[in-house]
Amino acid sequence: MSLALDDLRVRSLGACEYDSPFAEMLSTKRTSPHYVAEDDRVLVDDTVSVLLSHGVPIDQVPSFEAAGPRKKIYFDPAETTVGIVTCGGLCPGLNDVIRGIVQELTEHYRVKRIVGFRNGFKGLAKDARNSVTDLTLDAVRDINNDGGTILGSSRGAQDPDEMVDSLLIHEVDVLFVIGGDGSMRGAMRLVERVDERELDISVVGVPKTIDNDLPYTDQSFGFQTAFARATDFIASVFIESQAAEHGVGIVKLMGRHSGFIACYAALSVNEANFVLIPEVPFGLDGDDGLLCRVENRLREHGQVVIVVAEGAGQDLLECDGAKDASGNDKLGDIGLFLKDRITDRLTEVGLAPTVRYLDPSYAIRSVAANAYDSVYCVRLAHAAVHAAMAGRTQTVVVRWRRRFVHVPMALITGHRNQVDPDGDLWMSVLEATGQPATFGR
Ligand SMILES: Nc1ncnc2c1ncn2[C@@H]1O[C@H](COP(=O)(O)OP(=O)(O)OP(=O)(O)O)[C@@H](O)[C@H]1O
Ligand SMILES: O=P(O)(O)OC[C@H]1O[C@](O)(CO)[C@@H](O)[C@@H]1O
Ligand SMILES: [Mg+2]
Repeated sequence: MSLALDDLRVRSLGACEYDSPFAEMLSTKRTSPHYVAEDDRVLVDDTVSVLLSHGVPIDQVPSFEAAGPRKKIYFDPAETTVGIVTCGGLCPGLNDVIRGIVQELTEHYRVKRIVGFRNGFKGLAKDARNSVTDLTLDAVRDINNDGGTILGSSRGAQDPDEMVDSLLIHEVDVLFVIGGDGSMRGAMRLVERVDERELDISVVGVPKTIDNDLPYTDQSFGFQTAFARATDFIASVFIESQAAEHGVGIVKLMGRHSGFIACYAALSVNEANFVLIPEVPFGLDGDDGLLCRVENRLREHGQVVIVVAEGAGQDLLECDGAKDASGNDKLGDIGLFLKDRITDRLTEVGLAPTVRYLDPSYAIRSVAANAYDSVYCVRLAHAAVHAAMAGRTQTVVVRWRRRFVHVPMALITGHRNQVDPDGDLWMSVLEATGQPATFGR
């Protein structure tokens, strides 16, 4: 996708006139290899030929605004009320982000009040006007030790006007939306209404996705925890299949449209023979189809391990077009389908398989963040707070090539991050599994 510098400009509510609590600390800071000053920018691309292809001076190639504290801020902290909402599916680290935001706003900016809206955007609907909770330091003290979100979450559409009314009733000046692509679309609808009503409310997003399917972010928070947890299940079916005469282990992992968890977890264990992801179609039948390849592998090695992302092979299943409350496609169960088809095939050819099938999806996304993700979450939380207090709106904070930056909200929903079948990650998977680039197609 080709971007121009102007596509990457983030919106501000207005001039920053209040001293930031970080003003003194920032007074001598300049850009260094370890710090990007607030008036510097971070390049989108990092490859020489791509940078040259823009054909413009370096300060005009696409770049992001650096995240971080500003010397001057837009909101007067003493008069500022902040809201937080978590939406969509669970993801490790949600509580860390909530806690990080509350700590930063309380201990440094000393804002007037922080409220949490319960159960996602539902908590901003008209009939949920009492479902706010005060987020104090006490309220968030140990929440990072638990998975899930203390605020609850939900799917399903809400009326954006009602949501803006709720912000006004609770006198919210800044709203943090922690959620995935759908949540960011919801947040943009909210911003439209805020603009139409000429309100002075900042809406800042912290992108969340267990599937790692949001663009302009190195890896989304919670992703590392998720694939690390997934490795336990792959290791289990590996051991089970090893102990059986004709052992087949199958693990289905989350990944609606993007197979990152499957790829990373499989590479981590490095014992999978087939990794099946939505980005790479495969066929079952024929001499080079999956069934024949599984049979051959079993005959040669006595054991097969398959890691399948939930969105893989959907074209092989009958789909009734059902949607969830947010309008996302309800997927067919590729894991159970493969388990049945592989069992039938191997039984037919007399191999009497022992098939172990695990679907640990919710067991993976509901855990607390690991130490790496906790660090990542707290740093995203800090970046989000600094962005909002400086008046940024319709903006999300992400880490891109190790730098924390601001991205216009529309860009994060513009396309999906997916495993590139021509890229080096998939190449590593092919190297590790020994599976062919395509089969049965
Ligand atoms: N196009 C849209 N316009 C307005 N609101 C939306 C839109 N898509 C989703 N939303 C709202 O955003 C919230 C979360 O959306 P969704 O359930 O799709 O999860 P998500 O944020 O994409 O997270 P994930 O995919 O990681 O579970 C829901 O309340 C949903 O109604
Ligand atoms: O069952 P739920 O809660 O709708 O969520 C399932 C989906 O949410 C995700 O975790 C995030 O989009 C997907 O991987 C999965 O398909
Ligand atoms: Mg989504």
